[in-house]
Amino acid sequence: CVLRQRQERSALQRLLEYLLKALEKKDPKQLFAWPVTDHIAPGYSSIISIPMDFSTMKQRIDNGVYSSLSQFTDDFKLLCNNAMVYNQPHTIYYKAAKKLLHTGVKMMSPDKLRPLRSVLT
Ligand SMILES: CC(=O)c1cc(-c2ccccn2)c2ncccn12
Repeated sequence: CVLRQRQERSALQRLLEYLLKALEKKDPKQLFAWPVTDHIAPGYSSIISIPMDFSTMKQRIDNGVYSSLSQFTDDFKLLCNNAMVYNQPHTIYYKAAKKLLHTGVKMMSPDKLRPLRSVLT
């Protein structure tokens, strides 16, 4: 079999890998690590039309699906909003998603990313 050559990663892929790791650190209970199943969340697939989780975002980075930072942040916001749609406000999932959303948006703001430009390009 042909060994899968270690593909060169683009500057964007390196930036997104860095951001994803930082976001995953904000989810120590790994509530957002994997796709939510109807088994653990009854009726989830009929309530949430476009599911998203960190493992899917990792796959999209590795497969070169994201061609901009905003596509990555859109998936991150989707991940958080899904949890705030399916779960009631008093639940740990809703509260964790709300906190994660605010932290993530702040972390990926232009003034926070500008200093990274040099080290990641
Ligand atoms: C993200 C989310 O909505 C979620 C993650 C989980 C979850 C995540 C890891 C282990 C167990 N449950 C969950 N369980 C019930 C209802 C909703 N959720």
